[in-house]
Amino acid sequence: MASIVAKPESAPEHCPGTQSDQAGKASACAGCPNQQICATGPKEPDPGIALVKERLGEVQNKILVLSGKGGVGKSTVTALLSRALAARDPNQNVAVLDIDICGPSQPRVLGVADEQVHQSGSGWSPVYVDDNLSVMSIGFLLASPDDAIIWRGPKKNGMIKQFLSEVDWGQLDYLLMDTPPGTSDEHLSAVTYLSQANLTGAILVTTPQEVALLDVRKEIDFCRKTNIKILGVVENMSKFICPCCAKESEIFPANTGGARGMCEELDVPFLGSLPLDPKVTRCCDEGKNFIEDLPDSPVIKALDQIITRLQMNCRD
Ligand SMILES: Nc1ncnc2c1ncn2[C@@H]1O[C@H](COP(=O)(O)OP(=O)(O)OP(=O)(O)O)[C@@H](O)[C@H]1O
Repeated sequence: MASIVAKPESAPEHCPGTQSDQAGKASACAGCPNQQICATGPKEPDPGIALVKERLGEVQNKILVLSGKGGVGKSTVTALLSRALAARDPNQNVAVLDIDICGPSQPRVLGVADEQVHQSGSGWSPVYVDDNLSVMSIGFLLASPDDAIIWRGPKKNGMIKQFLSEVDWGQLDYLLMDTPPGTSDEHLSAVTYLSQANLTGAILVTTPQEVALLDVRKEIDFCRKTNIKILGVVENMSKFICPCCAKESEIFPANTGGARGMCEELDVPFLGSLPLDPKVTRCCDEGKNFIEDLPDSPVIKALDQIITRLQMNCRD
């Protein structure tokens, strides 16, 4: 795993990280008050990395859900996958960790927005959506859902370290981590703290139009640079299926072959496409269980194939 580390609060914009070989030596370090300390100080690994490894020891599959663009449905896909994985096998334990610090949406989508997390001797207890589905999110720690979180990188880094090292998940088959769009502080923190925890890989979510595909290419590059296995790409909202007449329309025409074409070109697994179903949007807004409420939705049917491929790629 590439060495990517957190930045101190006073770091310049392009700080290479306090434990990088370039610490204190890169051109971005010129004028930084920590330059001398970084250039000469010992490079001890963050003790949080070992804590995360220990805490996640009983989590079999640790999966990051990434997207290049915002609004492509990454949180929805994370929630759909977690519900579907949990529904597939009641003996399988699934959890969602929402590390979208500034825009947490899992508490609402999973229908537990009014719950609170509790602290016990063994750490934070996640909120249970079902017997075998739990979730942890900064959304549970806010006094009001309207509160804005305006944090710089180091504070987000600290929160992610806490989430990864202090939540008492128990034994889990799948931990899906919902991230913000792009490759920002949250991603770097997560990759750093998971560097010894045997991260299974990443699922990339995109929509078919070219602007979204351009950004997902950057996510692929991010995964390759940080040695994260790409479990596959999900193309979301690929088609609109009319709830009245079931006619299919392409609302985001895939001029260059869509996500499937991109996956073939870049030799990345394609997990499948999910159509846009307005009933799913409503279910998510209301925090309902779409698997139970919408068994005939084309989204739920497409999800089944995606999960089968995902489980196969997790095992490979
Ligand atoms: N397949 C789908 N069918 C219907 N609605 C969908 C589908 N996928 C996503 N949506 C809707 O699209 C909107 C955006 O989805 P979502 O919040 O999951 O995007 P996101 O990529 O996580 O956004 P952000 O970048 O802000 O975190 C939501 O209203 C969601 O309900």
